[in-house]
Amino acid sequence: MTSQAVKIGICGLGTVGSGTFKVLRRNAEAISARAQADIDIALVGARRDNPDCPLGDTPVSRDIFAVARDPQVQVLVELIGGTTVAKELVEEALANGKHVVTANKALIAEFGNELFALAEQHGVVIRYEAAVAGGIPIIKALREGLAGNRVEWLAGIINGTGNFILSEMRDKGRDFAEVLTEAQALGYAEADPTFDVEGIDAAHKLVILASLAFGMPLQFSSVYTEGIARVTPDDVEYAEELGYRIKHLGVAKQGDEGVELRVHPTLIPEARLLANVNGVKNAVLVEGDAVGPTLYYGAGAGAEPTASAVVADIVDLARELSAGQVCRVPALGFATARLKDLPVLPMEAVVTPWYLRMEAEDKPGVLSSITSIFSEHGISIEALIQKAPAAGETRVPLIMLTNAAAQGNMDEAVATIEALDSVSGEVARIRVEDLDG
Ligand SMILES: NC(=O)C1=CN([C@@H]2O[C@H](COP(=O)(O)OP(=O)(O)OC[C@H]3O[C@@H](n4cnc5c(N)ncnc54)[C@H](O)[C@@H]3O)[C@@H](O)[C@H]2O)C=CC1
Ligand SMILES: N[C@@H](CC=O)C(=O)O
Ligand code: NA
Repeated sequence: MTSQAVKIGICGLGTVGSGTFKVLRRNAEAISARAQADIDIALVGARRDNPDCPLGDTPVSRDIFAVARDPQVQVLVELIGGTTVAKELVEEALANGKHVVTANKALIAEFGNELFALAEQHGVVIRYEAAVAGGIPIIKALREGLAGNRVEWLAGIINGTGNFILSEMRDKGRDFAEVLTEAQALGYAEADPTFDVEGIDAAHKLVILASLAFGMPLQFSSVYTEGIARVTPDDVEYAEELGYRIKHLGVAKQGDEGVELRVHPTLIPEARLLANVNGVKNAVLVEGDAVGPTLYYGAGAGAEPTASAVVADIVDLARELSAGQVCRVPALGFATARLKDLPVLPMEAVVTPWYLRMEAEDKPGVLSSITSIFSEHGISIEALIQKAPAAGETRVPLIMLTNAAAQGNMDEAVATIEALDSVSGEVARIRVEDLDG
């Protein structure tokens, strides 16, 4: 026992809330030794009991706002998710002088600027380590560990559900929908799993990382967002034949013309570390001018990995509260007044190599008409696979890897190719990145 106790209130007793409760209880001794204070769960706000998480004699309210109003609660831990009630809850807690710990990336990405300002106004802080890459301490790494660097770029697999789905499709040939159902049962997916599948969750996380890395206010609406729903088992297989793996990647890069902010499926050479991050694991590669490349790896979702990050924030706050020094570290790592509104590069100007897949007539002259359209646009073909036609079929899949081309240029070339009678349907496109860790 230590002489002081920091009183917290937990709102939400679902996957992360129950994980947080269990980790705080199980590791109480080490946690209080690290925090230099006991962590006293003064109140839990939960609509209903969670049979997997008996609370013993911990006080419970069915009204989560009771936690924000409880005068003894110093830190409110928001684990309900969403951006409506959660926003009201956090605002009320801040207005009542409580510090906030949250795992809610949607809330931080979309409303972080105003919530951080509100927190500053009330002399309290919001901590959100669990909001990006689950248990990986990537927020702390960017905000504190890499504070001496100009961060040039970062790229990461930052959605556990999506990576779990792509890994199971590739390794076991499993069906997309079936793996998604399993990810939901395991507690990895968002309440609305389209956030995972359509890339919105990764976009929430990427914008947070970019702000921490480059010192810019959060700009969620500027992130180019493409999910994994259109990646087919054929793409996974063809990528493999070409020596690549398909991963859902978030990329943020600082360039002279602006910042790239994009999440999309990506072909990565199979020898790269990021290509070998599988299942629910996440990994973020950060390139700093002083440190060079650094890589952060671990579980990106799930009850206790996420609780690990929530508890780390609670410990940080408890240390500061017991030392009487809260607000030491700015919410986005840079003094708020010195955040810069950096321009975001339009996607048409973003340059990457491309993987392309199309269905074309299997007859002389078709391939050369396609390649000449590319060459008219200054795009060269680096690798090509032409599959044999299926029995009775006259069309064959053509798979290509191109050199680096701006998206705008590729859009024009692809539109011309799609207009050819000898090509049916849309040309599937996936960007390629060769990031060196
Ligand atoms: N599950 C995971 O692996 C991770 C989740 N997160 C984030 O953590 C937060 C919580 O996620 P989960 O625990 O997975 O969700 P969950 O759905 O398992 O738990 C949320 C809990 O909050 C309660 N709740 C929701 N709205 C409420 C309201 N208006 N009033 C009272 N209670 C309410 C629900 O009944 C549920 O018990 C979300 O912001 C999520 O994005 C972050 C990292 C990883
Ligand atoms: N749904 C998210 C949960 C963690 O942030 C994911 O799958 O990564
Ligand atoms: Na984290």
